[in-house]
Amino acid sequence: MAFRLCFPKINISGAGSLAEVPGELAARGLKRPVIITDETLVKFGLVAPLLEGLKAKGIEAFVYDGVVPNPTVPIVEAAYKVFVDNKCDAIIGVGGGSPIDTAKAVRILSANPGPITLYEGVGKVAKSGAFLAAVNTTAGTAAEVTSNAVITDPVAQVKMVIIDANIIPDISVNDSAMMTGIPVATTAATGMDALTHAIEAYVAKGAHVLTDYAALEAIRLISAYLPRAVENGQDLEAREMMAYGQFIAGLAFNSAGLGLVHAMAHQPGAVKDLPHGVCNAILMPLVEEFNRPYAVERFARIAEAMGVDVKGLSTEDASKAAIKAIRDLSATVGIPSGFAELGVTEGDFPLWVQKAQKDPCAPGNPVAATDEDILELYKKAL
Ligand SMILES: NC(=O)c1ccc[n+]([C@@H]2O[C@H](COP(=O)([O-])OP(=O)(O)OC[C@H]3O[C@@H](n4cnc5c(N)ncnc54)[C@H](O)[C@@H]3O)[C@@H](O)[C@H]2O)c1
Ligand SMILES: CCCCCCO
Ligand SMILES: [Fe+2]
Ligand SMILES: [Zn+2]
Repeated sequence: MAFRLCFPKINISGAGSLAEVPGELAARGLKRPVIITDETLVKFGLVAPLLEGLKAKGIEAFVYDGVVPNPTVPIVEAAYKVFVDNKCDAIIGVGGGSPIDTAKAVRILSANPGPITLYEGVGKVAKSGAFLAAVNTTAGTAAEVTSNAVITDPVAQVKMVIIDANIIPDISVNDSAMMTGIPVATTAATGMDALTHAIEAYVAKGAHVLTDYAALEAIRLISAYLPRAVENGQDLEAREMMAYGQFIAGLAFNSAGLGLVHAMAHQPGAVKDLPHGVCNAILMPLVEEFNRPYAVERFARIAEAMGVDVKGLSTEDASKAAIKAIRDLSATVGIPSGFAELGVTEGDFPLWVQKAQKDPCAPGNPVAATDEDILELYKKAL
């Protein structure tokens, strides 16, 4: 069966990469970009250098900084209004997955009729739309390289997943110097999201030799450097390696797909507005223990990539050591151990089970889960 490996044409990374963006727009004759970001990024002074660089090239930029975590349909509409009202000709997303997904959604609307809810699901975006540069500042969702955008529909109370190669950014930027100020809890949550992407991609039904190497290397980098980045946010090497780890995890999952961790994690993200990476991290050890018997050899390799000494261990024991390594890493970086302390109750679960079964990430799981399986997993995650 044919395998599609999709990612941006140009990917710029390394400390100071942000300075490359104005030249990329000038080279294309683009004059009026909208910058889609959030107030924290502006407050941290992370957008100002971009504005100065664009101005020096005679480019007038317009800023929408109203994005919040788990962005919603109304936020997409407000950002799109800035694009239209100012006759913009390009889009620059600056931030984590939330501003970048909002920027992708605005790009969809720049060339396809609204509302954005029309594009939930796979392959519904006919035209790619305005030029999009994605400047990523967390490590991370890898939204800067993927075909996906996750937008919450507050009416249906679901995180819509839009999947289409037409929304892959034209340029991705990973400037680790922009990441030193990420708060500890966000560093931990986004790092565990990246680990989830790598592990889910490595055991997914869609796993492929063209993505396995990326998934394993991402697991190795994130396992080695996330504790350092959480310990000391100013550790530039750790920030840089985390940026690379999350990036290559994105290359893997964008083509290999994800699984039940994401399908289940999207529900508390949508309904309780919980951080995406926290939801993934709480569910990951439980779901991967559910998956482990169906991918024993792969979990043994995951254990090795996470730094477990598997010498002398049977493949079965090494695979079990992977689950323990995931749990230990989550605890080390301070992720809450369960949903109960985050305001989730058993009453939430029946609806979440139904929505998780319909989530586009679910079919990628190495083994199909029944409604009862999912309910049990949610209960264990309390
Ligand atoms: N498109 C995809 O492929 C994909 C994949 C996974 C998750 N997502 C989505 O991405 C969203 C989560 O994105 P995220 O985890 O990157 O977090 P985020 O973009 O929601 O940001 C979280 C918080 O960190 C702050 N922040 C971000 N960068 C910072 C920096 N450099 N310094 C200081 N503060 C900073 C933000 O202001 C915000 O308050 C969710 O909606 C999730 O569903 C998308
Ligand atoms: C199958 C890709 C879906 C990506 C959503 C990540 O939260
Ligand atoms: Fe996700
Ligand atoms: Zn994710």
